[in-house]
Amino acid sequence: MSTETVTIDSLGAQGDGIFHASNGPVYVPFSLPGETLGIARVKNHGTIISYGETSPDRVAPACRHFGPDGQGGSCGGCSLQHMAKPAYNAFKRSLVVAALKSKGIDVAVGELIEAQPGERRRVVFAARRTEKELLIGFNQAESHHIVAIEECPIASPGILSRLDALKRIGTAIAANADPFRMTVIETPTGLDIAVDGLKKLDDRERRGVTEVVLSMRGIARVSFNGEIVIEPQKPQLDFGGVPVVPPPGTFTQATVTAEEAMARLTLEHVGKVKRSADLFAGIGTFALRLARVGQVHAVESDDKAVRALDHAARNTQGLKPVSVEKRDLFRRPLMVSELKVFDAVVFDPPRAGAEAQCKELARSTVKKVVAVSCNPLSLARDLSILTAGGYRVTSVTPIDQFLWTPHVEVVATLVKG
Ligand SMILES: C[S@@+](CC[C@H](N)C(=O)[O-])C[C@H]1O[C@@H](n2cnc3c(N)ncnc32)[C@H](O)[C@@H]1O
Repeated sequence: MSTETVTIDSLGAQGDGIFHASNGPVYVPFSLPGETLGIARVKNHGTIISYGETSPDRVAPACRHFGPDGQGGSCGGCSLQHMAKPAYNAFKRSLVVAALKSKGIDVAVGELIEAQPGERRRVVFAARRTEKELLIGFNQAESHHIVAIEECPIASPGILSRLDALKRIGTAIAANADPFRMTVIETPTGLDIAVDGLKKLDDRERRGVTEVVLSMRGIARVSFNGEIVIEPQKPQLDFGGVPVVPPPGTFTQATVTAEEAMARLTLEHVGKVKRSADLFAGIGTFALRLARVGQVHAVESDDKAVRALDHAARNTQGLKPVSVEKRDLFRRPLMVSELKVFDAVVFDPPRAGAEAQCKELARSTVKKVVAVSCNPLSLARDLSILTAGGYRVTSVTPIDQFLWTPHVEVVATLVKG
């Protein structure tokens, strides 16, 4: 390890400051362009040890656990709390601009739809039982060390106010000191808590969790490795007035604000159509909203999600017909011949994107396409496939769902003809 004084040149895609040393870039977390800092360097990683000249864009972090000098350890959950909002928004938008540019896609990128503190209704906590207590928090960056949190400005008050309840449930579940995850979704009927990462749940622990949950209010369900342990209330989400019971541990958008922004942009672009397809549909975030307008075919690889979507559609009045299909769209994308019945297609794949599906879409006659993405790089590749097939990108909107992280969601709309 060596110590030195450096001036930060730029920001990397993960939000770390970069200075260019003679032997290549050095990444300095929690630093900003133009800052002169004392760092301790190991290879290409620098840790701030003193602040010289700081940036006018530097602000005090919102949370005591943040930064290289966070009290009680440096929580790896957030990496950008030290950046003033205008610079932070510009940075996130720039990730989308750069990704599109890298694929030669020259379109205007809209302003970032902002995230606010306290909005996260889904939080994935790291947890581990110690002799004294249950640690619950987030892993330190690039480490298995859990920084136990006492506050968390990103989480919804409904989750944060139940930290003690989460600790009691985690304590009842963990028979040993192995680390595990607690994915917590705040739903209108109570918290939905999905535990995974531990091998098994013995009868004793099962009884313990049941007892603990029955002694408290506000917990809808606890599941373990995808199986329900106790469910005093069915957790329930609402997609534009359609109630859906999410299967244990299922994907949901992490904030209502981002979900509603994505849904609004999607519905506005699709407009009044007879038949649309929602690909990588999950539990129906978009499909069930689209079904207020026209018939929808929803395709998704996760069996439990498909069944939850189907159940919600069948039990809601006033929707146009919804058909569902369990299908692996990476291996078996909807083919051109299958796509010809749709006026619009929405796709919202995992980080890898939807390359195979886009190759089919590119050859199709579908008029309107909405691409929803959590990865600007795979989105740029997918859009380049679609534009090569004759589609025109009509809007690109970056959306902040993971406040103070370098993750950014995007909704892109396209037309053909
Ligand atoms: C980013 S989520 C979006 C889900 C949904 N659109 C939403 O907004 O809640 C991606 C979805 O793609 C599904 N998925 C992952 N791989 C898939 C594949 N190969 N074929 C079909 N669906 C897949 C996941 O199960 C997940 O539900």
